[in-house]
Amino acid sequence: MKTTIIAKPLTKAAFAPYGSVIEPYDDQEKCPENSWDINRGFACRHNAISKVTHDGGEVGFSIFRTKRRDCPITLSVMEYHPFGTQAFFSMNGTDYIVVVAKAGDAPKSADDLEVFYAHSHQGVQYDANVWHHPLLALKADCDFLVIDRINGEGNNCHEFEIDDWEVCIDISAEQAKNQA
Ligand SMILES: NC(=O)N[C@@H](O)C(=O)O
Ligand code: NI
Repeated sequence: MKTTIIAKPLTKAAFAPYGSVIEPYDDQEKCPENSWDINRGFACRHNAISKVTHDGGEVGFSIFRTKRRDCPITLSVMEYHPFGTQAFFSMNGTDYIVVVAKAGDAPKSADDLEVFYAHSHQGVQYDANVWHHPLLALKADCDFLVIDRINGEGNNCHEFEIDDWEVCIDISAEQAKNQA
């Protein structure tokens, strides 16, 4: 039975159970402890939007040269990384889709998934152990800057196949915002 999931706006509050959204502090969050002028006033540092965690190994920058996904997007696998966070940033202006499920037991059905629409200026960081689908870049092949644990011991990528789940992702509402 096909399940349609409507992609939600990616906000820090909505994504908090899964990790963090990497974008500047908004007016409510912006306060002297969080952000201050630097570079003789030519920049404002929005400090510590998120933090990287890793168990063993090191933290490194990688680039995922990613092929676009054509709609309708079909989901194939969910995965999690037990030994650290994983952050993604679109390097050339491509929006992307984030599919997540709470850390813990593998998702049992599409009802356990949440789908967010990430505009190209938004980065995401998954907390360790959070289930997520591999990158889903929209409209164009895209390079993503990835910050995560590298050169560590143990298997840091556990997968769970969902290629037979008939999930349809509806991104129309969020894409309409790009046209507005
Ligand atoms: N497997 C791998 O390195 N990529 C995934 O972790 C992903 O989240 O894209
Ligand atoms: Ni991952």
